[in-house]
Amino acid sequence: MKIALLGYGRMGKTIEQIALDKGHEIVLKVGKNTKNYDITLADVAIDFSIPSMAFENIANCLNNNIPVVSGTTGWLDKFNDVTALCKKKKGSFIYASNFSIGVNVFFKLNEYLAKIIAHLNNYQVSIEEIHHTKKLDKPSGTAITLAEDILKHSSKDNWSLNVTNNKNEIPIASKRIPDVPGTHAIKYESAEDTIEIKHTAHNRNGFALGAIIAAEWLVDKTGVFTMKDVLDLK
Ligand SMILES: NC(=O)C1=CN([C@@H]2O[C@H](COP(=O)(O)OP(=O)(O)OC[C@H]3O[C@@H](n4cnc5c(N)ncnc54)[C@H](O)[C@@H]3O)[C@@H](O)[C@H]2O)C=CC1
Ligand SMILES: O=C(O)C1=N[C@H](C(=O)O)C[C@H](O)C1
Repeated sequence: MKIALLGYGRMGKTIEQIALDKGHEIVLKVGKNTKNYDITLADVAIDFSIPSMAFENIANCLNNNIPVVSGTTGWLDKFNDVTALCKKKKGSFIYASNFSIGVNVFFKLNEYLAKIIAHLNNYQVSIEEIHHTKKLDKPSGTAITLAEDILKHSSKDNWSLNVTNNKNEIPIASKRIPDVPGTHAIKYESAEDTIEIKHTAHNRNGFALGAIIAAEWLVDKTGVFTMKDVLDLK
């Protein structure tokens, strides 16, 4: 496949390495100083850029009928606009807050645990995410997905960043520590015990490999998809 990389930072570079190893070609590397590029050179685009540019990058692909995979977090206020544009253009789009296969298994585990705990009222749930200090958004997109999946099965009505006195909210603690690729933990605490599940990324290869697998899957599809569709984890 001919791949356009929209964003050539930590993730863009990791994706390039794995894509080349898998026999793909990188035809475009778009960074903040790239002007007037021709996205139609690519079979598929992979966007790991910055929250403020993700919508523009994705819309450019859809307007030019190029399938697009986006892993950029922190832009989801525009998700419905992307969905509408994708439908209008009969395009192909996939977004995941986390493309790693391990995290997608962890998402299933989180939902399963939330379903079980929903019937018990003595546990207090909380989420913790830890990332490197260069991360622009908080909480992480993955922590938001985890919270939203818990909310589907809970009597709580929202999540909140950091400590909350509101018992109807799931608190998410965001920690920033140099060089941490991404750690997420969900804790259920009662007076008697604690149940905790945790995913720790050792490096960025899992995110990058998942995004390439998603791109390979997406090229001959039409519609808006998630990583659950790719991995058949529904
Ligand atoms: N969904 C997932 O599995 C994962 C998502 N991410 C997300 O991916 C994004 C990128 O992460 P990193 O690579 O670590 O960040 P980074 O800061 O290393 O790279 C972002 C790159 O985007 C470039 N950029 C700025 N304006 C641009 C524009 N208009 N078009 C294209 N590129 C532009 C920057 O120059 C920079 O090189 C973040 O939002 C992060 O949260 C990161 C890892 C996994
Ligand atoms: O910025 C990162 O690095 C990561 N961002 C994603 C997120 O916000 O969830 C995924 C991963 O944890 C790494």
